[in-house]
Amino acid sequence: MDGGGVEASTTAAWMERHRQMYERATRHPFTVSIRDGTIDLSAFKRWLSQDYLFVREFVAFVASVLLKCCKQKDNLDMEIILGGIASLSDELSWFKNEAVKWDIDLASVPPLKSNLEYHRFLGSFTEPEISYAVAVTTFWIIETVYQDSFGFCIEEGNKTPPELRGTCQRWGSAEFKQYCQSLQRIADRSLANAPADAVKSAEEAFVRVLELEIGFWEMSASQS
Ligand SMILES: Cc1ncc(CN)c(N)n1
Repeated sequence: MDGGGVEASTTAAWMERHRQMYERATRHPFTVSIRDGTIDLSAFKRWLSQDYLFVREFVAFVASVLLKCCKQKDNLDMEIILGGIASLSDELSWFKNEAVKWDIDLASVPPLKSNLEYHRFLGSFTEPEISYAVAVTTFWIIETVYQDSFGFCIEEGNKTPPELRGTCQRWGSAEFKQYCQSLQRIADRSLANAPADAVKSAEEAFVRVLELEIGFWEMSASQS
């Protein structure tokens, strides 16, 4: 522990402190409608096309997290973050295959407003002033919102349509959950060694991600 006065699981404490917003991001009517089988397939297709564009920006974001990691004295987390980048390569191929299945021409999809807002947020992490602790915590919560949202769609009692199970499995699998838990441990360790102002910035980024994720689901559901 450093000057930040941070305990072992800062991230868990934030999930509790911002529970309402966390629930709004991870139990949004859009993903709940996947789980209960009432999803509007045109909204699903909108989400798929927009998320492909998001992931392309996300690659650059994760690369900026990796760069900050490599500049740490002990870059213990490098392999996990590098593994994350490698799996984003598979993810982009997965989106392209899904687009063919759903008859979507990805090349003609313009990013919608909430997506562009998220791109701007991700782009700000290339600034060298943003610390590794803030960046890796942001990375963790972005992945966790998807893990929790899609994990719920394949939990017991779901009525998720069979053609959407692959999507839910991609982020809802036990393997992806373990990866998110590794990121959470990294975030907590970094926060425990970070100064108080960085811890404060990381919490602000955590809340901002929840807002942006809610906006992304809303955009997918209604094209706003
Ligand atoms: C909007 C959003 N948030 C998170 C993820 C998970 N990488 C994603 N694919 N898209």
